[in-house]
Amino acid sequence: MSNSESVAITEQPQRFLIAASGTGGHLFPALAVAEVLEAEQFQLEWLGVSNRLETQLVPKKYPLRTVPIEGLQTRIGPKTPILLGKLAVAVWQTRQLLKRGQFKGVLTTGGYIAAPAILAAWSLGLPRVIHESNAIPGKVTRWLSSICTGVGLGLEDATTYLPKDKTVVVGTPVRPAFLTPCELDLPIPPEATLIVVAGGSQGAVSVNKLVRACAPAWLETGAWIVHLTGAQDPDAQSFQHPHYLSMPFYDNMAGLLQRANLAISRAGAGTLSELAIASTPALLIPYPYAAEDHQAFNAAAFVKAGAAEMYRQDELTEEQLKQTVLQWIQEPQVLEEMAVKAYSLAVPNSTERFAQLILEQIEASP
Ligand SMILES: CC(=O)N[C@H]1[C@@H](OP(=O)(O)OP(=O)(O)OC[C@H]2O[C@@H](n3ccc(=O)[nH]c3=O)[C@H](O)[C@@H]2O)O[C@H](CO)[C@@H](O)[C@@H]1O
Repeated sequence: MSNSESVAITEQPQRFLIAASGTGGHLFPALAVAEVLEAEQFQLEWLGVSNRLETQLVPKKYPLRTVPIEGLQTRIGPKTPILLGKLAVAVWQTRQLLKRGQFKGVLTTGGYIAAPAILAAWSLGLPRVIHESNAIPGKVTRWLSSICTGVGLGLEDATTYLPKDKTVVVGTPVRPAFLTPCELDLPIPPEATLIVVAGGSQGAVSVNKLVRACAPAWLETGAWIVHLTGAQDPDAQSFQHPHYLSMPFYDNMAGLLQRANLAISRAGAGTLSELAIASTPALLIPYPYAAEDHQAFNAAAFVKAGAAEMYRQDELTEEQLKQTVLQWIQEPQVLEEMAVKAYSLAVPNSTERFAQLILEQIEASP
């Protein structure tokens, strides 16, 4: 073999497919790991669905391929044949993509996009790694973990539901900005108590309504509020105050949570891992319709550590929310103690640990 031939072979790009779709909770951990894989010289492509959040977050960084897949129902019903047909098409398309691109493997963060990704990689004998960030794994994770070559978990609790020989608890990767001190580009005075309200990547209309009702009493104390309302709240602009900043979505979550004295939040796994690393105490209101109530189980770890209080949405009254927060504003040392406990749950090297798991699977592959 001539020198030029051997150079051509070693310079073949190592391709890798990331299948993550739908919500910030699925996309941001995958984007964090993508940066490490890129630094390892992998050429990345993304598998998603059209009209979901990935179409806004991914194409500026990686080529996005989409497949026509939607939620898989557990109960057999009239829609089942259509859903299975769509799954079959998505598996076939993903398989063609993987074969043509000579990919080294697949990573997914769960949800329904995980099904075609795992099944296609399995059918081709490629390494396939899943990350599950919730305390109770989603349906697809539970169904397909046994045919994955590696399973990374955000929380220890999830091990109960998954094949023990494959699971490794790595924590949930966060965006790199969370790992260094970040400036906040909002005009909040340094001495003011800052309350951040976050309802996950899509916002939480019910929480928004409660918060707006309590906001005047909190603002009266001199506190500031940054309220991330999501894009679906028709009343998002109904409350105005110079110290109340309302936005549908904000990118600099690292700066915001590092500065916040308290977060009022849903209990999505992504946000919880960020609250931990940013050392932010929280009042958690789990999304009541989350599959198998998984947000309440996510929140339980925070409550157990003393980093948060959890309230059920249907039981939490406006008065109770108002008074709980007012009491914390008046006793900042309680929030400071909770902040320390929040950091005790942080896994700062989660991205590296999960990337390592993926690289090991690739190396072990024939
Ligand atoms: C309604 C629902 O079922 N949500 C699920 C969804 O996450 P969902 O995206 O709803 O919630 P997560 O808390 O996991 O993630 C939200 C992400 O969006 C970011 N963000 C949010 C608002 C904003 O203005 N800017 C911003 O960057 C947060 O910092 C975080 O990184 O997947 C998670 C991971 O499987 C689950 O735990 C959640 O239960």
